[in-house]
Amino acid sequence: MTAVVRTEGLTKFYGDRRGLEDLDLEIRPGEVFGYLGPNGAGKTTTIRLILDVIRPTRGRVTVLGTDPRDARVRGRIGYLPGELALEGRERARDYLAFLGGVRGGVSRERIGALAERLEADLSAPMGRLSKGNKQKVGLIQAFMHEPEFLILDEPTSGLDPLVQQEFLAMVREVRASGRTVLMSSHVLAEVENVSDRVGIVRAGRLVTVEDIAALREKAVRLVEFHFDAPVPREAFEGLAGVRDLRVEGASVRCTIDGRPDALVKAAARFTMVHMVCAEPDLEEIFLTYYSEEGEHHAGAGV
Ligand SMILES: Nc1ncnc2c1ncn2[C@@H]1O[C@H](COP(=O)(O)OP(=O)(O)OP(=O)(O)O)[C@@H](O)[C@H]1O
Repeated sequence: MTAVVRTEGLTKFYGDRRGLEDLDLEIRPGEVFGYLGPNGAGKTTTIRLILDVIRPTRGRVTVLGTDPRDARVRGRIGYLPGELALEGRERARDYLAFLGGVRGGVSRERIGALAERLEADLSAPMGRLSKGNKQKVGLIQAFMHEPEFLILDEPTSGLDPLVQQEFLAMVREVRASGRTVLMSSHVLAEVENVSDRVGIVRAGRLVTVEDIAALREKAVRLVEFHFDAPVPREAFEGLAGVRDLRVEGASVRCTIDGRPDALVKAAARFTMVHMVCAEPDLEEIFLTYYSEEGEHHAGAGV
């Protein structure tokens, strides 16, 4: 199966400033790939290289099996830029109808249906639209021609939570139809519910690529048990994956790193009246990767 994106040693320097270095990445057909990193990590640089907006300093990239310099490949991609320049007096509705025409004819009904889902205002002059409405217009133009591959740079910025949910539903529909999505963000929570795999980039380098399930298994969870009578601390000490153990009378609190199996079996020996298990905090994993990478490259000026 041909990769939707394949990069080998992909590198971009802006003068002597590193944008991206030695990126080896494969995005597979039909997946939603979350691309995560803090501001300045190299996400937009990667996307611009994929779209041939900028050219690599060295390395290679192919998109949908083709060199991105081949202009025909662009028509198969839907793209939401991170910074949208929608200005002037033209109404968003007319702008989208024009783009729809250029892209082989997108009906006004389809544009209207997407606008309704996202609660977008298409009647005002574009220069007067709020940030959120501009973002919605950007999303409509990326989705409307049903491209094979969607590249969305920080797609949820400026959207309120309900509209974000609708947007995520649209992304799931794209995946269900066998198409592919690359979605960048600096907030893990934004992509964790919809991504199949996540790549984490920092300071121009890819730190890791993980299945979302593996990432969750690495997640640190806070667990609390309350029993009907005091329990001995020894029963919970030294268990695999258990950290920050606190035993106070009939209550046990700890964090669990990885599988909770040993802890659950230890707890099952007592009579439990209540338990709490917090959702995995993926923000923490994100930070773990950053600090590991920081240590790894300590002294290397990264
Ligand atoms: N046109 C440019 N000229 C010089 N340096 C640039 C240019 N574009 C990006 N950079 C630098 O390259 C690095 C990567 O930037 P990039 O925009 O790719 O990051 P990002 O992960 O998309 O960040 P953000 O989340 O802030 O958009 C940063 O250090 C940035 O300052």
